[in-house]
Amino acid sequence: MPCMLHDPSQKYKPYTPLKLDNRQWPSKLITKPPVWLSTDLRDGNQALANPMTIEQKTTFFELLVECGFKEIEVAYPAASDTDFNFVRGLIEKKQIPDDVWIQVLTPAREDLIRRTVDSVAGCKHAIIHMYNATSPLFRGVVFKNSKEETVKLAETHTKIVRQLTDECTAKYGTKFRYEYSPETFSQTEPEFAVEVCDAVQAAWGRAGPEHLSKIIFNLPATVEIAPPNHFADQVEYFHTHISHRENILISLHPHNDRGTGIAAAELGLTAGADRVEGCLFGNGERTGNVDLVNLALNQYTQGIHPNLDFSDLQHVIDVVTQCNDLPVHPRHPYAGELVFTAFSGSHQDAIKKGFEDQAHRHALAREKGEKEIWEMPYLPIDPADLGQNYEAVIRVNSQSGKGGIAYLIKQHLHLDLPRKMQVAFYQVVQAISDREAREMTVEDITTAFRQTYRFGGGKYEGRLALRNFKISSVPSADPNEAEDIRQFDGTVSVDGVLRVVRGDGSGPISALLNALRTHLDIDLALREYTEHSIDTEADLEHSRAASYIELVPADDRKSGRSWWGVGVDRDIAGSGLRAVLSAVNDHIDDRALPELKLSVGFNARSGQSDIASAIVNSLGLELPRRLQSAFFEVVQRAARNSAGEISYDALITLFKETYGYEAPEGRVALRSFELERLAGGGIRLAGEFVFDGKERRTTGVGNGPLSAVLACLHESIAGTLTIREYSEHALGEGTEVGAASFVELVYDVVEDGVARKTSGWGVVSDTDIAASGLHAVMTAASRVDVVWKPLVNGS
Ligand SMILES: CC(=O)SCCNC(=O)CCNC(=O)[C@H](O)C(C)(C)COP(=O)(O)OP(=O)(O)OC[C@H]1O[C@@H](n2cnc3c(N)ncnc32)[C@H](O)[C@@H]1OP(=O)(O)O
Ligand SMILES: CC(C)C(=O)C(=O)O
Repeated sequence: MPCMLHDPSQKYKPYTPLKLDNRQWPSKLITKPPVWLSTDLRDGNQALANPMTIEQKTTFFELLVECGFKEIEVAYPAASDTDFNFVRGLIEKKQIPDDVWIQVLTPAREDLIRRTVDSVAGCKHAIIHMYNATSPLFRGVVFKNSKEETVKLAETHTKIVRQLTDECTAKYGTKFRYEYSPETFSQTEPEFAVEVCDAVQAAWGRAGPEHLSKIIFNLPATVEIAPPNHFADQVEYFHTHISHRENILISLHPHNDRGTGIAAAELGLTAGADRVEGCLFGNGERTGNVDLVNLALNQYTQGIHPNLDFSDLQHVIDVVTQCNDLPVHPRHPYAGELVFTAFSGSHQDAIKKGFEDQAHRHALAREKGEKEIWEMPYLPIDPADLGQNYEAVIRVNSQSGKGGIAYLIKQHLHLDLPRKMQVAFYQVVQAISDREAREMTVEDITTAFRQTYRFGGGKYEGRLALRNFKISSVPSADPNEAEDIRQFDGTVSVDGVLRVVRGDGSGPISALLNALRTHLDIDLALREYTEHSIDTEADLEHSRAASYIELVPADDRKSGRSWWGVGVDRDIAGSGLRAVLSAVNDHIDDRALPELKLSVGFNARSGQSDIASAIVNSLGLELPRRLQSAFFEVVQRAARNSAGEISYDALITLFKETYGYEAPEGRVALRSFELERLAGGGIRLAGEFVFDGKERRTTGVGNGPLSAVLACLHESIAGTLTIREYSEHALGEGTEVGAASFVELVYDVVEDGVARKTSGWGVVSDTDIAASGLHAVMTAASRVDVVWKPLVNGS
């Protein structure tokens, strides 16, 4: 079996170094783009197992024009009818834009040159490209020509090209330029390449310094046989030795046999070349021509616009791969599907930090009107410039770290996890990734996040979910405590059952933790809390707050075990409270929680809220705290009269009777009303009232509907009615939504010379929010034993 030689020098000889004194190219930089020529439709096409059809070539040609190529080698017209007809089609169907030069290749053979020139007859602009190999190997083996014969071949056929193109111009007006390639230049003695080209220049006889009159000498590394510095030496030698350099465009045509085609082109440009021929994504003979996308984007990342547009690189890839039937390697520079992807932890971490830092840096630069320079660890180009989005940048497998996962969560859920939470969630993802031994998609990660932290509602909702809450600030009972305490009153769904819970603390979070301890035996303490706003630039008004919370066992605050939670809400307190429940959900897992019990009198706090829980579950009413206390007393009295026990049904009935909820009209009722907004501010209410069964139409004015209705009542009721507390909440959902209103009225009256002060609650629900408030006032007024003014009694 053949194998690699122990001593390859027995078989292969090294390239012969060029002795170039005082070479200049090593200290030169590329400062402008070269003239580009795409040879996809010729050198690329001739290297395909199935050369392109005319349709495919046409599609490819249109793509090249779209990308901005002004010189396109479209065919080797003498090779086949397909190539010849393709060129004719472009010309006859006027598919060539006026500023684009098509180029056609021919060997130095008269019959083939004639066919080639015929192919472009009638075209506006064409470059005839003739070649013959000049290296010793080709002279000796392929052509069996001496040096002189080689020069003669090139010279003679250049004259033929000159003559035929002159005739064509005279006949059809086609403007011609001429390109000559000493094929196998990189294997040719440098002085001989110059000698041949000088002879060709003389034979062509009409090169001038104007760009379009220059003769193009194309220097192919037909086979790349040496490192790129050697090629650069060869180019610099040619550049400094060719006659009439000012009349010449030096073009490069690197192939990639050693994998250094790009380097050869770049060094060749620093060595004096003006033009580069190549193919998109490096198609071409053997290992390919130099990749023009790669070269152009290399320049772009140096701040030089290449004059080629790859803003929608995926479209370019799609067209090229469809025409060539060759894939683009996933690691191909700029174009591969994995080149903007980081799997490994340290890369992801650096990219995440890079994006954060850059956002900050760019904001400052914008303010100062400075350049927003791209400086990103591991990413030499902004994927967005090529029409790629950042979603592909970070992908997660078992090699990934917390940084990348946190980046994806930030990109997709807009959550900027605190470092310790990143570590916690990383362990969750690692466990899944290890278990499943596969790459985790963005969806896998966001789903794992939602499930772990019960984030996002719907199917991700945890066993505990916050339905409603109120935070109030009240003075501390401790006279030495200057700070107010915070009271949490809320409705929490616990395993689907609504529970009214309440707690006190130094802030909303500790008040909720206190409530959970009291009502649900969940004894946790806060260890870490952070928050940030989530605002989309387009919608600053609707920014939301995200809070992150770490909870630990209250009796072991240094515990190694902790639970993280996240909450998002329009309201910052709300986001913190949701974050608490998120962490608590993780903590309780599937542990049983104390059930709702109606143990009236057992514990003042739990008794009140358990009763309130019964009301919210049965009637949907979320009683304000003072009403909870008031009803609790009512229930206690009733329980005393029935051996300390009261059934659930009896409790609901008791509530309805006590507050006239869903009951017929009481002593004071409002049959109908109209509200009118007054020009000078305020509201006028005109209503049909019923007072102890007697109808009466009254009008009253107030700041709002409630004060207006009180003004109406004061027309007929002696003494003063004042509203001590009013609250309301939505009831029901969707189109069925209504309102529940709770009113506590205080009634002061002097009756038979004796002052009396009573208070009463009214609770009403209605589909109309104004009506529910007004009827709640009526219900409350019916419960304070009002005294009518004489007018009413007498009427
Ligand atoms: C490095 C490059 O990519 S060069 C471009 C290569 N592309 C192609 O070859 C694709 C198109 N080629 C073809 O279709 C055919 O080769 C044709 C139509 C051009 C010629 O076909 P044929 O006449 O059958 O010749 P063939 O393909 O065998 O070519 C070999 C002959 O051309 C000669 N020849 C090769 N290159 C050249 C040249 N640049 N100038 C003059 N003669 C040449 C060879 O010396 C040989 O001559 P010989 O028959 O006298 O020994
Ligand atoms: C015809 C020449 C330019 C060529 O394709 C090569 O040398 O690779």
